[in-house]
Amino acid sequence: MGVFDTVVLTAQYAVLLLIPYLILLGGYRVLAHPLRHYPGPPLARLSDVYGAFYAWNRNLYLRTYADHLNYGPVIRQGPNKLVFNSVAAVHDIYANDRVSKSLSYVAYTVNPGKTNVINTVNKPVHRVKRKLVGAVVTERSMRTFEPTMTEQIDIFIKLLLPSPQGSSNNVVNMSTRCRHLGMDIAGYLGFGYALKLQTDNENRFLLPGMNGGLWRLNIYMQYPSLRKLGYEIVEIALTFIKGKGFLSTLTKMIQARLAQDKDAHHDLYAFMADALDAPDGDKISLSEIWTEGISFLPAAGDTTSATLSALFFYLSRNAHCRRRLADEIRSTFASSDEIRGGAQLTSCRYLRACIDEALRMSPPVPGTLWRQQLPQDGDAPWVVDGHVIPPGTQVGVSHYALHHNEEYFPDPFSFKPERWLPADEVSKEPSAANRAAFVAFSLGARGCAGKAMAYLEVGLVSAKTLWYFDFEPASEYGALGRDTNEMGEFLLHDVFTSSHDGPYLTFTPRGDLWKELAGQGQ
Ligand code: HEM
Repeated sequence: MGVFDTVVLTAQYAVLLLIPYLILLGGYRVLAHPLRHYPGPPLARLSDVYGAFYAWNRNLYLRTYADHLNYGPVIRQGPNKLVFNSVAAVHDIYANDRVSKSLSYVAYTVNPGKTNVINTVNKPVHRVKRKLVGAVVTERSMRTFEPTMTEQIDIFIKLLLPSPQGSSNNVVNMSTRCRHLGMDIAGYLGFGYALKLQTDNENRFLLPGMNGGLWRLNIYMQYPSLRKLGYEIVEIALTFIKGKGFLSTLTKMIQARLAQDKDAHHDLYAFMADALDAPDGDKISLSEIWTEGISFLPAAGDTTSATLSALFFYLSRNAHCRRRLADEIRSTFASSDEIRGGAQLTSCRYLRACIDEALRMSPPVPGTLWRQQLPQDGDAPWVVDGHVIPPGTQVGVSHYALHHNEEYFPDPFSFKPERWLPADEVSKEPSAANRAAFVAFSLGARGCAGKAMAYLEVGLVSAKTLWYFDFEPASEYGALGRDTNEMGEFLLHDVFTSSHDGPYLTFTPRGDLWKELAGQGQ
C-alpha cells in the first residue's frame, strides 16, 4: 500500500471514530451534564463554537443581551459556561477572593508561555505584575504625567479647527481622531515613545494590526481549542518579516527606550526597569516588559478612545445634554489653561455623569469576563446568586447586558446622564442601585488598574473640546448613520475591547478663542 493510500485509510478510520465520539459528547452535554437544566441556545449547549462564531462576527455582547431576553437572567452560553445578569452575581463572581480568572485567559496570550497583568491566571504571579503596572497609573503618577497628556490633548483640539477652505473636509470621524490620541498618550505612558499618530501617517498601520490581533485572541478566548491550529504563528512570523506589525512596532519602541536612561521618561518602563535586577520572586525579564506592552497599549489607548467616541456620539445626538455640559464647563473654568486635573474638574458633576452614562450604554469592554474556581481557590462550594456552580464551569456577567437591565436602568437605551446625579440636594451621591450595577471597569482584585487615568483623560478631552467648540452631527451621515446599532446606540464591534467608527461631526469654533490654538505649535 502506497503512502497516499495509508493516509486516506487513516483519515477514514479517524472520521469513523470521531463521529461516535461527537455523538456521545453531544448527548452527554445535552442530557447528562451538570448544567443541563439551565436554558440557553441549543448550539451553545453543544459546543463553544457558538461563542466563537459571534466573537468572529464581533457582536457576541449583543447576542448575549438577546440571549438573556430569550432565556432569562441565567443562561448556559457554552457547554461549561453560565452568564448571569444581576448585581448579586457581580458581587459573587468579581468581588470574590476564592475565584480566579478563567483558564480561557491562557488563550488570550500572544505567547502562552509569557503572560501579562491582564491574562495572568495565577494569583501570586498576578500580584507582582499588578504592583508594577499599577504604580504607573496611580493618581499621584498621573499628576506627573499630566503635562505630557495635556500636550497630546492640545494637538487633538487644534486639529479640530475647521480648515479655512470650508468643504466636507471639515467632517471629523471622531473614532479615528480619538484612537490616534489614545494611542499617542499610551505610547508616551508605556515607553516614553512618540508614536505621533495624530500628526503623522508613519505608524498608523499599527492600529488595524492591533485590532486584528485582539479580534483573533477574543475568538480563541471563547473557544480555546481553536488556538491549537497554530494559525497565528504563521501570521506573527509574517508580520515580523514584513516589519510592519503591531508587535514589531512594540519591539522598536522598547529598543528605543532601552537606549535611554531609566529615568528619561515618566513611563511604564521606568517603573518596571528596577524589577529587571530585583531579587528572585520580584524579578522580571526583559521579555516580560515586552509582553506587558502588548496589553498595555490597547488597555490604555483603545478603551479611552472608545469612551470618548461614544461620549461624542451621545452628546451630538442629545442637544440638551450637550448644552447643559457646555454651560457647566464654560462657567466652571475661566480659561483653557485652568482645565486640568484637580478639584475644579472633579466639581463638574454633570461631566462625570455624561461620561458614566456613555460608559453604561457603550462599555468599551462590552462582553463577559469569564471567571472560574480553580483547585488552588479551595474546595468550598461557589454560590453565585443562589446557584451552586459545578467545578469546571466558567461564569461571568455581560457588561453590556447588565448595563441594559431595566431593573437597574429603566429606559436603558436612552442617554440620561441625570441618572448619575444625586436624586436630591441632601444626598451627594447618585443612587446606590445604579452604582452597584455599573461594571464598565469591572471590580475586585482584577478590576481596571487605569480607572483614574481614564477619567482624567476623558474629562480633559471633553472639557477642552467644549471650551473651544460647539459641535453637531455632520448632516450627510444623518441622525442614524453607520455608527449606530439597531437600538440607536453607538455601535461597538466587540474584540474584547472594541473597535468602532464615527460619530461624524462638524465643529464650530467658539468666538475668538480659536486664535489661542492657531498660535500653538504642534
Ligand atoms: C474607560 C476606559 C477603561 C475601561 C472601560 C477599562 C476597563 C477595564 C476592564 C473591564 C478590565 C478588566 C479586564 C478583565 O477582567 O479581563 C480592565 C483591566 C485593566 N485595565 Fe482598564 N479600562 C479602561 C482604561 C484603562 C487605562 C487608561 C489603563 C492604563 C494603563 C488601563 C489598564 C488596565 C489594566 C492594567 C488592567 C488589568 C488589571 C488586572 O488584571 O490586574 N485601563 N480595564
